[in-house]
Amino acid sequence: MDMRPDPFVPPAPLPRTVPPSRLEIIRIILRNPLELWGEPSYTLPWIRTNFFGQRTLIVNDPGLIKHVLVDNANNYRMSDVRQLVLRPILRDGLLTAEGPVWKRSRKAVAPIFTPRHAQGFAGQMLRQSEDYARKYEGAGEAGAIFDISTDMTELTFAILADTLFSGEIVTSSGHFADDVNELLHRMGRVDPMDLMRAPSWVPRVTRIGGQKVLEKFRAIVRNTMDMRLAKMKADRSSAPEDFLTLLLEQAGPDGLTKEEIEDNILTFIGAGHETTARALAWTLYCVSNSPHIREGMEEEIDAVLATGAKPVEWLDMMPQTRAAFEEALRLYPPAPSINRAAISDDFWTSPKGERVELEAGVTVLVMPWTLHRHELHWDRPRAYMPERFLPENRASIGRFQFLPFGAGPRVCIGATFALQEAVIALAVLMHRYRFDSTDQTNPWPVQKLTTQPKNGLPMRVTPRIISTKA
Ligand code: HEM
Repeated sequence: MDMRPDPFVPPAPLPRTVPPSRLEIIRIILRNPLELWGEPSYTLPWIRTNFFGQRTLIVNDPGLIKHVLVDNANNYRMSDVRQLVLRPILRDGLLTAEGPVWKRSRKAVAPIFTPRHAQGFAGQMLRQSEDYARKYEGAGEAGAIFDISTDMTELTFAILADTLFSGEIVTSSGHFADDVNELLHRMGRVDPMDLMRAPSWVPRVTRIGGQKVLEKFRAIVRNTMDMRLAKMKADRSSAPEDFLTLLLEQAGPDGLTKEEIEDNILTFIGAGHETTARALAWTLYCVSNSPHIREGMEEEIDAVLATGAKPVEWLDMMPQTRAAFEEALRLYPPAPSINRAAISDDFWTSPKGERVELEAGVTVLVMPWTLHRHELHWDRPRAYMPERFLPENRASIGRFQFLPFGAGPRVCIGATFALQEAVIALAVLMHRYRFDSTDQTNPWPVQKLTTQPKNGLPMRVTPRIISTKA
């Protein structure tokens, strides 16, 4: 008999049983697109639909996903809605660049994200996590309530700012984190005009004022780049070995232009901290409701830390901690949809011989949100069960049914960085503290730029008494 306690089933919208009207669809998209999807999206391999006059294919079949994202990736470009929102901010950064510019940039940026460099950042990840954890010391023995959602964003931002600029930022306000927040929340929204596919010169009321914030922000980045370039010119060895130095070294005809370096810095800021922060916060929340999992992680973390292993080794040495994070990535993928549009007519044939047409212009929605909760792929899809991701079970998860970082040529370039960062942050935090849900902890997943908890994540943080068995 299985004696394990029932797994925790964290909050999420139930699949819709009745399709919403057009007006309701607009309302839902503005409020929370995660609430849009009906039962077929969680049970069928693909669905053909029409979305505001736009032919759309919702794809949850791993073979068809592989076809679109990998095997015939050249025939698919980024979908319009995402580009309308993000391109004005990130321009030719890696996330929003297309065609030959993307190809050249990806080649230039790839060396910065090799495992060697990501591992080189482990020290900063540890230092920033330890510094941040001090915040909870002040709460005393009885602990106190903190909004873990905001805290994780602050922590991952501190890590990013350290690995990106080593703290050498030129900002007149002295509050770079506030500048970033303002930019992301003012600019990074889908406006009804985007859904109607209005041309880009039609003003978006939800983003008015954003342009000014963006200009201010870009000026900070430019000044920071100039300061570093001057330092590198005076004495290369005096410049820190961070993303900024590594990016500036990619300047040149086969590499990046100065504008593209600026665009990529904005891209790393936009793509590189809130995503990880969300998943960290959801992990702490799910774990706090799964006592046996938390105990297993605490034992694992304490044991590894007791060996004195370097932080760069922790990811491999902490399979339970990694699994807890990956299971949170499954249930609350920070990037809940990866959308493409077909450039020319294409088709795919399933192993059973069904032919799926992918005609030029069709929007293809690959949605980690529905894919990761799909009845065809997962046992108890809505339950938080990190054991799925333990090394001994991992082989049963297909490559194209779990896509928190996407797949194919445009797979997330920061995936290794994010996983290492997450395990180091969780280890530091959970070694010292316990994070508990309270009566006030009622998160509801909402899709904004990332999958974030509406109502925040107020949790009680108390110091742990660590038993020293050794
Ligand atoms: C848990 C954390 C993260 C998640 C869930 C995530 C998710 C994703 C996804 C799904 C994509 C593919 C989008 C598509 O194909 O349309 C992507 C691309 C990208 N990510 Fe991440 N990401 C994370 C962390 C990071 C970090 C830490 C960085 C940088 C420091 C980063 C930088 C990028 C960039 C530059 C791209 C564009 C790659 C390209 O198109 O060539 N991400 N990310």
